[in-house]
Amino acid sequence: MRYISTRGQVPPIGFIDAILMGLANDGGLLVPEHIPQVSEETLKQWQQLSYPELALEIFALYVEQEIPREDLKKLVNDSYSTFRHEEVTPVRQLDDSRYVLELFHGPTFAFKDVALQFLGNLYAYVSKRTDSIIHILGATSGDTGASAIEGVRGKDGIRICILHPHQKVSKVQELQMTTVDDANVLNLAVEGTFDDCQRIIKELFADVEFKHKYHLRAINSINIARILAQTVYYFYAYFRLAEKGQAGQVSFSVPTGNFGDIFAGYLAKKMGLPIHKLILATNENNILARFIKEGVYQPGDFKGTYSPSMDIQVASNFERYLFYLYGEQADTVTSLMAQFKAEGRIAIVGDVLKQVQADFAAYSVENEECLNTISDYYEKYDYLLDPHTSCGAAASDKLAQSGETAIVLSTAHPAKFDEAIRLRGIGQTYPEPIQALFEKPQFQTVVGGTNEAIQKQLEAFF
Ligand SMILES: N[C@@H](CCOP(=O)(O)O)C(=O)O
Repeated sequence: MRYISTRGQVPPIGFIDAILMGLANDGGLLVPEHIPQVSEETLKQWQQLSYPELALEIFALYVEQEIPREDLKKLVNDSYSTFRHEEVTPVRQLDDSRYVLELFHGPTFAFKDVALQFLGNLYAYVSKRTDSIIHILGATSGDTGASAIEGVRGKDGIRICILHPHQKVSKVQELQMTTVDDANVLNLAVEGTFDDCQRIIKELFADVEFKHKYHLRAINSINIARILAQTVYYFYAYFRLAEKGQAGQVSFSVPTGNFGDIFAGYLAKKMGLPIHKLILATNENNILARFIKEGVYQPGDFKGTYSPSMDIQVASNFERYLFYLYGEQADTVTSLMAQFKAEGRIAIVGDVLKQVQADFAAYSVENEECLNTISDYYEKYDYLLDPHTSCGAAASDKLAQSGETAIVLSTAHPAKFDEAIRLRGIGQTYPEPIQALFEKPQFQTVVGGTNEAIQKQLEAFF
């Protein structure tokens, strides 16, 4: 398996090079040269597998011979042994047709752990095997940063710098990142929004000379390893429903800001997983929902919401979707992205828009509706949703037809977002690792949101 760029200017490269390259050197995103097809027969066999066994089979399709199977198996087992639930990503049934796929049983209580604990171990493995220097640079709206730090803290040969928007993440998210005192971790609290953080790191990665000089590696979902790892839980959840004989028409509702999680579902469907509908849920930062409904991709005004991890305007994985939407035509993607840079918008109509609407349904959830859904599910099912999952649940309630089986991806544990949940008078006890954070000192540097300010910090740290 080789990897190519959505903008077509990078010669095909192997899996390890793709991981190390992160953002493609031509400014595009890396995708597999072809999408492996999984037959019905294979799906039947995979249904019997445990989560790590399934992950191994799926990764093997994308890694092929580059990492010996025994090594890959160890990487997978090590990555999921830190999860608190034996199933890794269990599926909870709420009623006859509603399910929640709990993705928050990893070390930092968010779905990011599923891919990032693996990527952390993979980086350590690659660093040792290829003698590569791993200097990770990432941007976070709260969850990715904590999980990436946890995945590599204290690891030899690896350093990590994470940018988060100052005072725009939840208290627990901030503590998870900034109470880590390992010398290989640097937290920069950027004066600006997540979009500023993401734009800065993308521009630094696009400066190929700077990227090579400082050996910059990506942990955001611009890194294709993230997407591949996230496809696994779609398969896993589908199989749990198939066991119950309920896999006839399964839709997934996915809260998303950066389009990574739902793109993983799109890839799983393209591999052959019979997903009925992919429902995209946004908060009031609803550029993606507007695109799907109206065909216009154009950032709006930033809004601080109860689901801060999705307070994102420009979704970095959107370009991967455009690549497939336009029949893998790198030239078309290149000119659309150039148009977006120049004019700040992309507009599509006709059959292309129809295709988008066949691929996804979308719903954007207002702040009040997010809280109402938390209260409703708590009363009706005695189940506490975090505000991101609540957006997914609200979208599913709106868009899944009655009787249709819908799985909501639960992206985080409610304890990470107690500020919002308390507004509805619902009390919760923090899990012990989260409670313990409140006693620890914090380490972070507040910086201005300019490339120069960040570059200066990186030059001193790396
Ligand atoms: N919601 C994310 C934003 C970064 O997304 P990623 O898919 O690039 O990791 C976060 O919590 O940081």
